[in-house]
Amino acid sequence: MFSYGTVMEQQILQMNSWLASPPAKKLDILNASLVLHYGDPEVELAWQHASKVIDSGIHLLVLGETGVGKGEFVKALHQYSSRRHKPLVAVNCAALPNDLIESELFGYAPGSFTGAHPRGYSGRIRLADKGILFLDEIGEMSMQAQCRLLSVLQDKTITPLGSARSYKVDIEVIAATHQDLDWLVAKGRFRRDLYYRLNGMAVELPVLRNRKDKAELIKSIHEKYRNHSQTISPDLFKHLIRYSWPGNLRELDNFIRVVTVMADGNDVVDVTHLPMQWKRRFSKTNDRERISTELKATLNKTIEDVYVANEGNISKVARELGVSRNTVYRRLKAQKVL
Ligand SMILES: Nc1ncnc2c1ncn2[C@@H]1O[C@H](COP(=O)(O)OP(=O)(O)OP(=O)(O)O)[C@@H](O)[C@H]1O
Repeated sequence: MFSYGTVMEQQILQMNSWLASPPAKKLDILNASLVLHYGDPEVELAWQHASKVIDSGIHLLVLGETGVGKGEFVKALHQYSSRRHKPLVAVNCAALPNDLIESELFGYAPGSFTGAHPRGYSGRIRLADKGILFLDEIGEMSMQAQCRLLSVLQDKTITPLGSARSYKVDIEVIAATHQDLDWLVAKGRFRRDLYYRLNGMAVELPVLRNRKDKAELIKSIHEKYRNHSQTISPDLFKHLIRYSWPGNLRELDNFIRVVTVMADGNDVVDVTHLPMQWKRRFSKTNDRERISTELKATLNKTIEDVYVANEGNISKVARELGVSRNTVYRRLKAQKVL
């Protein structure tokens, strides 16, 4: 059983602390994209596209796995936009229970339901008036709330629950999700009309393991947490570059914060400072890499042997091994057999 006041207060506290925390690096309005990346081409492209449409009234959709930095990206966009002196109001649709999301977003009149605040509540959309409304985890929004949101976006007016009054609102909307909205639409779990309206333009942020600026990100996050000129040992650095970071930047940030505390007072953080769980994770990555290298070497050797046995007939090799001719050709070429 939810207590409306408690959940709402928690949400607002969370939102305030999220908004108060500075973006990843000090923001220079002209070079806002520099807070987000250190030369990664995919983030740069996403920034170029998003910063072009931010003041145009076109709704922006920010896609990407959890923890890739969608929230930080939106903060930087807000700072870059003409609305930077007006509020950026974030709503995490996944964190709000379905029965509260409508009152939280659209507000309510005094006494409109049991447990409501006696003075009513203006709702996050009106709090975002003249500014930017950031709808995080939009894929989690209930169908009913989606329906009301669509009408707000179309009419630019809002009617709080239980109220006969409507209010005009002027908001830019940025939505974000780690889910596949096309799939949700196909399954009937997300309204097609709302999807098209929110998806004026979509940008996608890459997962950390594919980022070209991983080394610079590691260094800059470490600089944020270290309290003297501490460095990261080359051995540990190698593990950090190789690890797949399924939790993306959030996981990397947490990891560096923990390991910096563990190595407090040392000039160099190295693998000896790692908590046990991290030693295990890094050693699993090493095992996987070793097995994958061994498998590739065995496959190459087998293809070469069968190629010789079949007197250079690639089609026969492919048939015998059950792989495509292309694979045989590519592997032989890579080994300079061809
Ligand atoms: N550009 C960046 N440089 C350094 N750290 C970053 C950057 N972007 C994000 N982070 C770190 O990653 C954490 C998660 O970022 P953020 O909340 O923006 O991700 P998200 O993609 O919105 O996650 P979710 O999908 O779970 O909401 C941040 O709190 C911050 O510590």
